[in-house]
Amino acid sequence: MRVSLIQLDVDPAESPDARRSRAAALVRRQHGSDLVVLPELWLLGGFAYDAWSDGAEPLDGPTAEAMSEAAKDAGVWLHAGSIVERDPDGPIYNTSMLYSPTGELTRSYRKIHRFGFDQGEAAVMGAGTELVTAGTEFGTLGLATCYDLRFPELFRALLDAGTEIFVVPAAWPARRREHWTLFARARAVEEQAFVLACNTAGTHGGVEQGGRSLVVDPWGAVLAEAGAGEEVLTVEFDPAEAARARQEFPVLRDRVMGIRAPAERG
Ligand SMILES: NC(=O)CCC(=O)C(=O)O
Repeated sequence: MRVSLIQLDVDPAESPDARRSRAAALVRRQHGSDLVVLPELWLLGGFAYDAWSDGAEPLDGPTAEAMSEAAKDAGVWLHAGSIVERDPDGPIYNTSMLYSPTGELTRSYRKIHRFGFDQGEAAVMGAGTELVTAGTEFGTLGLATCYDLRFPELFRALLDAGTEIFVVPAAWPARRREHWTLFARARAVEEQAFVLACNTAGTHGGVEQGGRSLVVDPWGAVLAEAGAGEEVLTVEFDPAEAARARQEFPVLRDRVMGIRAPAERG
């Protein structure tokens, strides 16, 4: 399986329309890959809260349309990162979208854990409530977004739903870059799964982004890692390695369910 992570530079000097066209052109250039991944909120910026309300779009808006066309033209599965989704009956959401090689929107995932500790995303966006996996010819993909990486219980639930390859778009800041790499590797080792973690480059909303997108195998080995700037990271791996790792080192069989705190002594 050949995957390409597009670590896009999100620069406020570039208009969203220009960035949308540039991202679509970059996706088209990945013809020959099986799966292409874009980062979180690459159109408006993961920390550009002020732009979100006006720039929000529905799941059949201009970004969705451009991504569907690009996936079809390139003939690839496309995880198009996330957009600020406008739900006509509700709040805005941080929603990622997965397109098939025929350009069909097969899955969308509303980010469950919102970042900001009651501010920023956590204050202005609604929280997703549903786990999302997608069956492909390469195995089952499990979708998570950025801050979700800090919550192992989400990844365990996605594992239980069949995930072999986690796809994690992000807008992860440079100042916590060590956490990014650590969590991507930890989730891969814990769940004995591949992790495809695609970050942004550049500075948006005044927050310098960490780049360093990475692909990790089920043993925790980093197969490829980007630098800090815009870059397309392409790597090939055998997705059957997740099943092999689970068989060879069957730690998941030793899970003990329902562990509880001891009852209080009277
Ligand atoms: N966009 C995000 O979810 C940022 C997460 C982050 O900065 C962190 O977890 O640290």
